[in-house]
Amino acid sequence: MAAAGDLAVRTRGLRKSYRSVKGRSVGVEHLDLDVPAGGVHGFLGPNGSGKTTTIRMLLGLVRADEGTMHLFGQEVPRHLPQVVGRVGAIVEHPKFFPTFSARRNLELLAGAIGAPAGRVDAVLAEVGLEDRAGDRYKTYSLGMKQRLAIGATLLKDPDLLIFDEPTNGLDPAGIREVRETMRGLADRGRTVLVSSHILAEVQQVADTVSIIARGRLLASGSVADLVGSGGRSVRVGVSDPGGDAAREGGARDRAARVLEAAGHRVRPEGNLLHVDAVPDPSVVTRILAAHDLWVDELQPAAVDLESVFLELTADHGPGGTSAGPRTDVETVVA
Ligand SMILES: Nc1ncnc2c1ncn2[C@@H]1O[C@H](COP(=O)(O)OP(=O)(O)OP(=O)(O)O)[C@@H](O)[C@H]1O
Repeated sequence: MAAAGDLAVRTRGLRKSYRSVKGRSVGVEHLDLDVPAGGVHGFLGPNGSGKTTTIRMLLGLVRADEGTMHLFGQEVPRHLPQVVGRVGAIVEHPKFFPTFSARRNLELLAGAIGAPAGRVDAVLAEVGLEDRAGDRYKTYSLGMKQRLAIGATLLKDPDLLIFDEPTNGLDPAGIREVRETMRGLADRGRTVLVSSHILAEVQQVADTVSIIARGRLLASGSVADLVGSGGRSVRVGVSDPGGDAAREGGARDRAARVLEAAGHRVRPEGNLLHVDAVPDPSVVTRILAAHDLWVDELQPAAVDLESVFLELTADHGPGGTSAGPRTDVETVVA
């Protein structure tokens, strides 16, 4: 287990509940989070799982009910003033002047927060906006606007960046721009903590992840180790022996029911079925053949974080109602 000082973020027993009409609702429940210094750490979970609440507690915007939090070994919120200069964050949409250029917006912001004016050009370069820095903000694409928002967090040259769902509302090109920007920040030695409810998207950029549901940690570790723990997956196409094209969808749905009844976890992917944690692909073909369903396509599928998440929450219903940490995968943050 890493010491608090080796980690950018460490929480222990973090708990926050909110008053609701039904009494109290859980925001975060005894959360132990370890974010190694350096690299991109994905903080993943479905909507309402407690990601924003956790981030707001780390930044001193919401008070925790219980537990401890450290940023670079400094206990927060008690020592937040000592460490806040090392942290940049986007928690809400930042406001920029629409008719001012990106450079002018950053210059104004640098002045307002006491960052050196000389940082502006370095920041524009770091988020890849140097060629468009003179253009008005309102002419920017959503991806560029979000890169400028990331740039604003870099003015004080922080070591840790915290981004809450930074790709929300972006098109695929914008998502890629933000992903590449985050990767670049980490490759230059910063720590990026990024929350998302889209596991597959963060899988492409994260070095390590923590997966939560209903405020509880389900798994944490390197992406490679977590997806490696999930067994093999396959994609199968099925047809009816009669070859009636109009019934193909029916054949797929029937195959899904048959495989689920045999204890497999299955989800549709286009015309195919994604079958998780298969010991041997022939198992799938045998089960289907025994029910007069013919496999006409069988592809190996990479196990992804979504499969891992579904496996972790499989016994607990959507959102993992009562899921606790799984010790066999919760291994890896060194
Ligand atoms: N200010 C609040 N008052 C009452 N309940 C809240 C408040 N903020 C969050 N919650 C509740 O706490 C739980 C966790 O919410 P939170 O926003 O932290 O989750 P999230 O993982 O960030 O979700 P999303 O991806 O939708 O933002 C949810 O059940 C939510 O309804």
